[in-house]
Amino acid sequence: MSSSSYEKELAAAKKAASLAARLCQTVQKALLKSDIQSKADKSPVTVADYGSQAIVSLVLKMELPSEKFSLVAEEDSADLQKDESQETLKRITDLVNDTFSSEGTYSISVSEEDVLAAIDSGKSDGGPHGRHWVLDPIDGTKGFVRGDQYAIALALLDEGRVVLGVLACPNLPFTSIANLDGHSSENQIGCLFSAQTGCGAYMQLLHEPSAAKISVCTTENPADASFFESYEAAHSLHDLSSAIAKKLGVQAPPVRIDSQAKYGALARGDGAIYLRFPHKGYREKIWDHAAGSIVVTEAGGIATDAAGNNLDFSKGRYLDLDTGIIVTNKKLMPSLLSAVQEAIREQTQSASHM
Ligand SMILES: Nc1ncnc2c1ncn2[C@@H]1O[C@H](COP(=O)(O)OS(=O)(=O)O)[C@@H](OP(=O)(O)O)[C@H]1O
Ligand SMILES: [Mg+2]
Ligand SMILES: [Mg+2]
Ligand SMILES: [Mg+2]
Repeated sequence: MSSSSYEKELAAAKKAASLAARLCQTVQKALLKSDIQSKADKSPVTVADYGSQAIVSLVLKMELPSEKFSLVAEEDSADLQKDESQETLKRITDLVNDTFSSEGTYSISVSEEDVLAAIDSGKSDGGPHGRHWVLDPIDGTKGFVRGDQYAIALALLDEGRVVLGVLACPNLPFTSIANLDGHSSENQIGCLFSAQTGCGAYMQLLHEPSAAKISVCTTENPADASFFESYEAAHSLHDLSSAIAKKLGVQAPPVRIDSQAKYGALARGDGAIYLRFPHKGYREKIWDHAAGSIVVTEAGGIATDAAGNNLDFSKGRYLDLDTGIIVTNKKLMPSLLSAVQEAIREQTQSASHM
């Protein structure tokens, strides 16, 4: 396979994610309480999650008209079809149309039915055969609602492998967030990360044209490494991460930021480790990791589960993995992996003695 075979798809993905980011930026600026709904599983969803998913789906179809279209995406329109959601659906449709007309590339106007259909074209199950787009229209919805980090995460699977990925992170400072605790006095905010298999990883200012190659931090010394983890304690066991960090000799406190912005920040070397250990029973979805993992691996890093297995995106909408996800550079991975396994063993032993 030629390494440049996804050029057209990557360009389409960057356009789609950037346009979706514009919609999200508009909504975050004027976030109204009524824009946030609870899904059946009690997780939040906003008009921007739906609008972003509709935009990405519409743009990919317009940009790649000759390709068979399959999309595995987080949201569906079931809640929007309810009577009480008429106002919300109208607001989403207006946001989608306003975004298209303000940006100017596409002179189209979509109906409420078009928006519902675009959202529901994300119902594919993915799998090991053919090509499937994988989309998280807003990853880190809780961060988005708080005014913090979030990402529009889009990837392409080909025969079960992630072959390209794009992460739009509208609130991520363009310069390193290391030692800044997530805050920056720098006025350039908003990053677009992109990667194609075999071609490296790149970053550019969101909505600007020129991209530069990025790479992970190559430190071998855990004392110099800092680590990322979920902002939300409900999403990852912070105690386990801190036990692992202590074993490794990591000195710096954890950097907690929302969403796959963690993968982007790691890919450009802001920190060296990302640890993620969901509570028992939680099943990871492919759209929470597909784009982030290729951005990191093309930047020279590795992402595995807690047993050291590569992440397998070919199993459908879920990742089927052992215990958690760990990400770092190639030199640190062996010692990280043993610290992780030792800490997990100790945790299991102490639980069985309780
Ligand atoms: N219980 C539990 N455990 C683990 N992960 C969960 C859990 N619940 C939700 N999620 C998923 O986490 C996604 C948000 O990613 P992060 O955990 O990186 O964000 S955060 O730092 O906690 O805000 C989030 O993605 P979005 O729904 O797209 O925001 C969820 O898919
Ligand atoms: Mg969600
Ligand atoms: Mg997500
Ligand atoms: Mg989401």
